[in-house]
Amino acid sequence: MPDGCLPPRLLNSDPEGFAWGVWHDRTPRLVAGIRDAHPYGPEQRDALDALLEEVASGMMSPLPRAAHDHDLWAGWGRERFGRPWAEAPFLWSESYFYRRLLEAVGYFGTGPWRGVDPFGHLKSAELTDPELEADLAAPADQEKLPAGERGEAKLLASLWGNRADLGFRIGRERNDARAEDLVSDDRARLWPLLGPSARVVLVADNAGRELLADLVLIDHLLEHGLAAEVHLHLKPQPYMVSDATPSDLAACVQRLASVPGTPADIAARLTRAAAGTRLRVSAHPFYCAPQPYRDTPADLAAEYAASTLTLMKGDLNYRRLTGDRAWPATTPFTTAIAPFPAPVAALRTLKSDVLTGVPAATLTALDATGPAWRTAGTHALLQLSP
Ligand SMILES: O=P(O)(O)OC[C@@]1(O)O[C@H](CO)[C@@H](O)[C@@H]1O
Repeated sequence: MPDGCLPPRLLNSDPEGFAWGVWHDRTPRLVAGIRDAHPYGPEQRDALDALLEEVASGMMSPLPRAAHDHDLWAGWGRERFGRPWAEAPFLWSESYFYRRLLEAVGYFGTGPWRGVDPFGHLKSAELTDPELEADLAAPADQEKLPAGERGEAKLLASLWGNRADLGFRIGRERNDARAEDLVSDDRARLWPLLGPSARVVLVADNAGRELLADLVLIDHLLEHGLAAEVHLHLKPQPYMVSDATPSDLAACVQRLASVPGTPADIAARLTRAAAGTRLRVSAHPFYCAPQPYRDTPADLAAEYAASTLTLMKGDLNYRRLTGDRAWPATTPFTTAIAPFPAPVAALRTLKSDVLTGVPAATLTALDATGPAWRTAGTHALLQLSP
């Protein structure tokens, strides 16, 4: 679909929109939490305060001249800098906020906070949370299922693992009691794509719980003749609170390895696979860029094109696939996403406004329950294109 025919981008300025709560509620809480959790000096504290103030009521300013990626963002932000945050598209400005947050805490600087993940305390708390024991026990339970059901159980665990998102939990209670509903489900078309020579890309979303379930799924694909190789794509730097970086992958594999039995066996197999060519890990800079997949750089597009299937995890990847635009929710997923060079499946719990590919009858029934189902993470989808 040509650019001019696309529906409007979702903006920060809509008081009814999901973005409104992100900027007015979640972001101040997030920044306060980061401030409280670190012994930062006045420089980092002042910078965090200034960022929050700028976001709340000010004009968007560029990165400092000395930033390694100043020029890159200056190009991307040409139409945005000097204008209010409130007027910006949600997708673009949220990405830039996380880049600015790293700047404020000196993540790329030369001081003591260089390379220190500002969300690290949240991620490590999740890996040591006693509640994680149930997730660590799941792989052994899944192995007890009939052979034909194991893959399905692991795929669903990976999909629902997306609900366990630390950024999403800020300001909310976890609520596991709600019924789990798939509003759009292409699972039956997904499995036939896989086989002993398949090359699968899994574009990860969150560290901790979600990544743990993703790793169990990857191990299953490699061990059961469903993929010859899996390429695991991670974020190159801390992003959107809990998004998985290579350090988070290392921590997750170590956590698996610390539980004797099935989890430790999975960790050992994945470590062996990564030492060879069957599991390849990468972290392309585009994964922290503010653009939709419509603007995928050629090298990454070539990787997708060479794959049998790309599994895109999570809400943010869904927003980037669909351009974070106001699509009527019945728009077919394939129509809404940018032309993708090979089969792609979105595995997402619904945590923001954009939505496509939902049958009209499902929409009517769910809308009658109120608007929360669209953004509360209680519902999910698995959509495959083409
Ligand atoms: O991509 P994820 O982890 O599934 O979800 C990230 C998220 O919860 O955070 C952002 C709002 O701050 C939105 O992209 C989305 O709702």
